Amino acid sequence: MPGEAFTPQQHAAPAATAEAAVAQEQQYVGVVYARLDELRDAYRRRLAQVRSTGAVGTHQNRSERDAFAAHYEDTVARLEMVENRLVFGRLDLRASAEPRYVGRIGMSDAEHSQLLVDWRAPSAQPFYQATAAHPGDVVRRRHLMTRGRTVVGVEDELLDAEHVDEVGDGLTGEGALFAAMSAAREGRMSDIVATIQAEQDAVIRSPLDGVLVVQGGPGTGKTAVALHRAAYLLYAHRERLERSGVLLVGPSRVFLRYIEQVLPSLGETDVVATTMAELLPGTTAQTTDPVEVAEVKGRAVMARVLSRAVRGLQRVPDAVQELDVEGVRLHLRPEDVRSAMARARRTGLPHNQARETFALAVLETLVKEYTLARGGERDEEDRGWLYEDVRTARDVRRAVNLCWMPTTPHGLLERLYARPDLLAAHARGLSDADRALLVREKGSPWTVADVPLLDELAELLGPHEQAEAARVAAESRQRRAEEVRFAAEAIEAQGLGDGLVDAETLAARFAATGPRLTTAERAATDRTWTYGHIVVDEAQELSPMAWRALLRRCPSRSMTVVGDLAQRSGPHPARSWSEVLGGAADEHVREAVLTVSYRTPATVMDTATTVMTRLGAEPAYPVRAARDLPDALHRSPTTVGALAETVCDVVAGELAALDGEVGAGAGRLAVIVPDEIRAEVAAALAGRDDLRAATEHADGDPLGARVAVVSPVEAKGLEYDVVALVEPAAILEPGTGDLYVAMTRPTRRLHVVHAEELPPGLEA
Ligand SMILES: Nc1ncnc2c1ncn2[C@@H]1O[C@H](COP(=O)(O)OP(=O)(O)OP(=O)(O)O)[C@@H](O)[C@H]1O
Repeated sequence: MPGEAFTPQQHAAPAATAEAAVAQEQQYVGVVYARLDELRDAYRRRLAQVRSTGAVGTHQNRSERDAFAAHYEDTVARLEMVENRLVFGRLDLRASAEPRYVGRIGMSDAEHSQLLVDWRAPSAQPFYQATAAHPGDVVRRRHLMTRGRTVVGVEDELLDAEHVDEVGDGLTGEGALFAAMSAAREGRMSDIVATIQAEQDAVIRSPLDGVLVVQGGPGTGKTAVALHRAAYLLYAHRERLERSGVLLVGPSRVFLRYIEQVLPSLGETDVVATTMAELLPGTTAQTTDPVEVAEVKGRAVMARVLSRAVRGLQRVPDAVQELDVEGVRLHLRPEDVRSAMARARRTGLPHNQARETFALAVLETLVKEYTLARGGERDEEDRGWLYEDVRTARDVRRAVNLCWMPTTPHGLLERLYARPDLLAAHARGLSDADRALLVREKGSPWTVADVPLLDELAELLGPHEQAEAARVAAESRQRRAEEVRFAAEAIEAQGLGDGLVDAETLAARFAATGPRLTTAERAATDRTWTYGHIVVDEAQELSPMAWRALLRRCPSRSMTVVGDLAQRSGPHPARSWSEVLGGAADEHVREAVLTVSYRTPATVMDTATTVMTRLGAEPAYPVRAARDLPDALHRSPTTVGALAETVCDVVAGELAALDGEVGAGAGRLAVIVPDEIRAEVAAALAGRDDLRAATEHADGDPLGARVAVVSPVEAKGLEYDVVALVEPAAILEPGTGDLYVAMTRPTRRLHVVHAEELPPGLEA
């Protein structure tokens, strides 16, 4: 049975009244769906019409056609995606005879009367926020439960005692919430739009500006809230964010797959989702470093190391250099190099770009000497030849390169790792032992912890082929200006000046030739793209260097950062966000805390908290579980020799139990296992005839199979109906965070299988 109530004044209603209410709501819901169908048809027709004009006409005509086609395609797609639970709430208001219906999107009928309020609109807020103590204008809040287009139930909360007798429905505000919490997991996260709780709503609607850090224990809805906040911000600040884009950073590709349906179900598809491993376009980190190596690479001091290494590419020779130009001996003096260097640095440009200024200044000096040696210049043409002689001379090119070496981020970082002497020269902030951890051969694959370092270097170095980049940029600026002009004319001509689309947005469509590119797609391929908002999930896994890479992408500092310090992997539990993200994290930060776990039964949640406390890692934000379930925690002791077999038996038993609880073949189970025995456990599961079907692909696809075999790190952010936790003492070895994560993944049951002694607090 559910635990504490969230909302006041729940009323049981006679069945007949409830039936009447369902019938009444069915009628309204039918009208809303009919309108949805009408809108879909209308937009499909418009799309067909635009497409039927064919690929004829001027470039401008074609661009306009493509832009309208794109706009209609988006709208059709959006309307398709909101089918499920389109209408889920109703507010009865003191000041109005008409109820207000709340749903996934806003909708009006053909006469422009509002049928449905978008859940993100200010007028929908009371649906999430009103309480009996602070009812505002709300008399009654009704949750509508639907299956497909059919209303299967309603539940009411009365926020005004006067209306008690009028309301015949006896459903509780918790009903929809607990139904969502108890539903069998399907391997993908769903939205929570119908049951967002007040403390979550306050975070979702928090203002756009500044860095909002949202913390809370496992299962408090941090991920759900972060995603709904992204959808809310896109709604409330569409003009600003649609153009600049929203970036969502998650801990892994699997995690991004796990959450990928949430934003589309809220009608938002234009968010760039990435991981730190893929943040830098063109580089994919294929592996991770050992924890102690990643820790050194992530330290803030690495920024200084890299900046010194770049500075080290700018070298003043000790003595005068003699250079041969067409048989003439020229002299490059240290003081000339120094002054050219000062000039180049004054530009403030990145290294590769400032090199042009440096080279020009050196050439100026050398050309003067060369001209004198060649008896002076007679005319402009002469001067040109003399200059070209010097510029193209092999000695001169070599000398300029030696003094100001152009390079790529990858080339420089590879050199630093492969040459301990070079690293030692620049890494004064690191100890000998730290530096030894960084050494590795050239050609080694890039790791996740390398990505922020490469990104930092890309910033310090700038593009290598500077001239080419400048040309492309100038061309694209010019093209863009033309496109915006076309778009403005198109809007005028098509009478679209009703705020549906503006010239910049339309021009963004024009900009895409070939396959059309959305803001998100363009942003994802451009390292220097700056986003209007960044959402970071599982942020406790970031490092100060990773944080710098993210800040660089968001100069407006509009960010939502969600995480739980107690769930951090590795041997160094963090006590504050500035420890994880570096001192810069203190800037513009405001914090919010979520306190209720909607995932894990109280018995399991409380045990996890006890274990952490007994291990000296008491979570800073204790969590109250929303409900408990009977028999939520089991222990199966065994021997080392029989461990894998016991795991198989436990899995078989739990699957049979799940069949009974949520339906044959439904629900998900994870075997969370330490790396050392993973292969053995996976092989044992695969070898059991009775488990074969359920465990196919178990080891490799944590979302696809009914049974998944995962490490605690892989399980981060995910959830399962049942978790078989194998050998917790071994999971504890790298640090407490992974055990805390592993214990808090189940929505129904935690079944511990162990041969070793259990960690304190987990014993029976
Ligand atoms: N208001 C809500 N209504 C229904 N379900 C909810 C609500 N809030 C959270 N949940 C559910 O609770 C579960 C946990 O949510 P979520 O993954 O967002 O938590 P989290 O804080 O990110 O957890 P963790 O830190 O362990 O990764 C999800 O299944 C989510 O759908």
